[in-house]
Amino acid sequence: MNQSSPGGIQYALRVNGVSKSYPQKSGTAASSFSLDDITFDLPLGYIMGLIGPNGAGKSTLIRLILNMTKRDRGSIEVLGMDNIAREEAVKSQLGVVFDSSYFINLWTVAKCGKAMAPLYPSWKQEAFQGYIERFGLEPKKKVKELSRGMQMKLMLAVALSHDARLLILDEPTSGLDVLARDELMDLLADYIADGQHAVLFSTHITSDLEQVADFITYINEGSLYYTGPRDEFEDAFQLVHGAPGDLNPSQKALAVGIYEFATGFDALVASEHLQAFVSAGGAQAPGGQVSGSVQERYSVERPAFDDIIRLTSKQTQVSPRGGQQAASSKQQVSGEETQS
Ligand SMILES: Nc1ncnc2c1ncn2[C@@H]1O[C@H](COP(=O)(O)OP(=O)(O)OP(=O)(O)O)[C@@H](O)[C@H]1O
Repeated sequence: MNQSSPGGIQYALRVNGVSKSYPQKSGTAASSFSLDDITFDLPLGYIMGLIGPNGAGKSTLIRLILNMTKRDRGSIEVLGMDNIAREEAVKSQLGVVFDSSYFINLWTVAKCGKAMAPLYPSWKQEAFQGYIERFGLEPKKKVKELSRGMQMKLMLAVALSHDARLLILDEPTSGLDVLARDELMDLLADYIADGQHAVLFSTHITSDLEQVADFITYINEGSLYYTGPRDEFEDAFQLVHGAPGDLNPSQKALAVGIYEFATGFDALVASEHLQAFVSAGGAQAPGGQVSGSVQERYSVERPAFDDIIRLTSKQTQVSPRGGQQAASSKQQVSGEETQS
């Protein structure tokens, strides 16, 4: 199997120009949805966070990778294999953790292992037993008696026991407390450490990704907003807080997104536009004078992922142009960058 690019990078996952449309269902208020021309690469040895607001298309993308939904256009390769043409081989290399259990409720933990074993040629029963012990899962407990977090751990135990090379997690941490989430993050870090495994991890708990993700893919309303190294995504924007009414049209045009409230505003500004944003504010001060320094007028900080999502959403986005420029950061994970 060829999972290398000409640059010698080994890819766990390559998504190229993938599109999928759901037509509007007749007789319902739901509008149509399109996932449009999504392209990104995930090399082996890395964790990629998949983020975006509700309804952005994250689960649709995951379903397309798992061939649970048929794509309209584009290609998807898992470890160099087309995910449709080589579906069987691809599935044996994939481990999947969903936000809710896919096991039969009346099965015991031990039965889940037994039922999964024949599906995977590389199943290791000792590994499964080791994981259920490590995760505190009682072999005789039924799936329906497990908490949400325990069900997630059971799915993870199965995924790790057949040596899946690519782990796909769709909202795995939604039912977990902070200790269990930290444990999962440690486990994922161990999992990719040998350079032969990779993780695609969709979550709304973006602080988890700030801990472990090497790459971020951000989807907004079905379109790719950013894919690339996490630190470049974090560095691409600045979050400016200011007083109520202290925003002029030039600044609004420069910001990617603005949220105004009774006691002030939050503006998401591309890092390269921060100086222009501040200067535009100064030029508009009463009497033509610059009314105070940056420190006095604004507070500027590095935005959290949640701030970026909040301020690039439909409701707060004021300047798609600014957004696109901010995402000069918008790039593919290219061979040379991931090698270093
Ligand atoms: N089978 C389907 N038929 C029609 N529309 C669908 C189908 N599955 C998903 N959609 C629509 O596609 C859009 C994207 O949904 P998706 O579940 O992929 O988003 P998401 O980013 O995972 O959202 P969330 O964070 O809320 O889980 C939504 O508008 C949803 O209603």
